[in-house]
Amino acid sequence: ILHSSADLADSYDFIIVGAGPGGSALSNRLSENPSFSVLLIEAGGANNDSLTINVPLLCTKLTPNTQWDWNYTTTPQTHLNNRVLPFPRGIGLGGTSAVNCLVYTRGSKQNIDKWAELTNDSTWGWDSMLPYFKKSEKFNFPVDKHNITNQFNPLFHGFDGYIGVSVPGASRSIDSRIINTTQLLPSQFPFTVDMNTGDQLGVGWVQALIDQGVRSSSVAYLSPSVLARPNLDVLLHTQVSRVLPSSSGNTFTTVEFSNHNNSLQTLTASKELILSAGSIGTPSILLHSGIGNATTLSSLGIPPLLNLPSVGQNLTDHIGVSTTYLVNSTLTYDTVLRNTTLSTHLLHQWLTTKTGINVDTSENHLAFLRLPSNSTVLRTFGDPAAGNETAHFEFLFQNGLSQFTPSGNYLNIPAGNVSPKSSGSVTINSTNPFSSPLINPNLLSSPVDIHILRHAILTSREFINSPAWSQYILQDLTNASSVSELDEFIRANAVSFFHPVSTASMSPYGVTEWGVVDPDLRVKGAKGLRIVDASVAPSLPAAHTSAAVYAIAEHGADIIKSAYHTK
Ligand SMILES: Cc1cc2nc3c(=O)[nH]c(=O)nc-3n(C[C@H](O)[C@H](O)[C@H](O)COP(=O)(O)OP(=O)(O)OC[C@H]3O[C@@H](n4cnc5c(N)ncnc54)[C@H](O)[C@@H]3O)c2cc1C
Repeated sequence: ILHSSADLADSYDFIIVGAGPGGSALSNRLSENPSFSVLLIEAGGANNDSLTINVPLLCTKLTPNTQWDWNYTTTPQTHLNNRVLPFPRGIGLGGTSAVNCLVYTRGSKQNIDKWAELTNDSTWGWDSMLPYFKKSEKFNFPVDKHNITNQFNPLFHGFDGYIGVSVPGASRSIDSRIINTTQLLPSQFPFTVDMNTGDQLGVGWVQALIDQGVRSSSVAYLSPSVLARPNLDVLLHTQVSRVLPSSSGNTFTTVEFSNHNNSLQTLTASKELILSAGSIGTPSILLHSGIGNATTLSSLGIPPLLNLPSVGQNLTDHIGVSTTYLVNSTLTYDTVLRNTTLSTHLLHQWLTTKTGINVDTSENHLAFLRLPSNSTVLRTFGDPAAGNETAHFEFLFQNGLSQFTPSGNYLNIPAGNVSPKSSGSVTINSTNPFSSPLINPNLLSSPVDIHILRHAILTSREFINSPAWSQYILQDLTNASSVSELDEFIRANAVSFFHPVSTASMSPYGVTEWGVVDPDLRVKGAKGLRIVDASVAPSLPAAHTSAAVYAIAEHGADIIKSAYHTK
């Protein structure tokens, strides 16, 4: 790990920008080949030994507006009462995987097959990607050592990859009510053993990015033994401003950066430059470099070098809103947050034995569900999901709120629209590469999306109206029942679910009308420049996105290795 650019080697074969899931996994896999030299550049620091990062249950304290966050906000969201929303992105080793909420979901088979369809390349489809999902994964058994026979399907998991994935290691008092609901209402809320088999629908145990009770971020790919490789350097505190063309024109292997906010320097990769700065960082770097919509760039005063109008466009993100219920129990996280002695004890338990409630993320169960097939919403608007086995919405079942409240105990059910039709953009309005981009996910801009969220809220009420919850729910705190009240509740409270993708999307070879990279992840019209991160996903899976980014990076590493006839 290098802190100063003065310690850099004279040259590297590959320079990778950004140490999130895309960049960390790729740096590891490329440096497996001792004949390749690799430099990974990261804007932030090492994030070492931070309790808030490492303790899974503290994930909600990591953003927004912290030292671990780029602290972006959206532009005013027209369809959300013009609210400006936080739009967290992680900075430092691990990128956003160091600050996310750890849920491990791959989406449906149909979601990933859609990538093959959109790229016209079967290697991006489910059958070919499943081995990459598994290759990245190190499934581990929960710390409380309970029997998990009916909680995951081992056939669909990897056990010797890097990223820790596990099922909950501590029980919660609502667990049995959730499972009971699936037994009482099996046709509406079927239990599913494993949501990561390609068949995602149902209610089941959460799988989370946790290794023996500790957060597993993409830093798992940069373990001490990997960092000890002589052919891998990681330069921290270094923000990339632009990629620069060679004098001959369309070869972009030179990176321009500032180390510790010092004056700009450049370094040229002898083979390739790879952007892994994420769905916001990557298009920002490209736009500032003159790669994007030539007309818009010219009007800003940035000389256009490569006309790729899709750069920064198609930003697709999930939107969600929570419904909260006052409950007749003290066995929720609210009680812990109100009791300093108890919280200190539980943190001490985590520190000393890696057991107790802190070993898990915010929920033990989640659900992926669809609108009924005869729904008028689907008839009116068409089906925005990737297919008939792909969820429209998801629920996370949280046993309490994650922030302190002076009284009461709660059940909180964030509901997300996971197959949104809306999309927006990331653009720039300054020639200063260090200025914040304009992030406009344009949430709810497509009318079908609010119908899905409204249906999700009503469905969550049906869930807790099951006899499994009798005597438990005291009050629904969402004071909205008519369509207009529900819509107003959504517009006033919904937020991004933090899963932006597709801002530098893949499109088929030879297609110039849309897309930024080809199915080999090479920037169209450029030489020596690839992108490996969430921005290249051609569409948004009905899933929390990091699992897909690890799989993209694993596949990308094989593509790059084979381009140099090596493994
Ligand atoms: C609050 C929150 C909760 C989430 N919850 C989940 C979840 O539960 N499960 C899940 O799977 N996903 C979740 N996600 C999403 C997930 O973390 C991302 O999809 C994933 O991390 C994207 O990986 P990436 O490599 O594309 O980008 P990132 O992880 O964002 O990594 C990009 C890296 O590039 C660096 N970088 C950017 N610009 C520059 C530059 N100019 N110079 C140098 N370095 C730069 C950044 O600092 C960062 O380290 C969540 C996200 C957020 C914000």
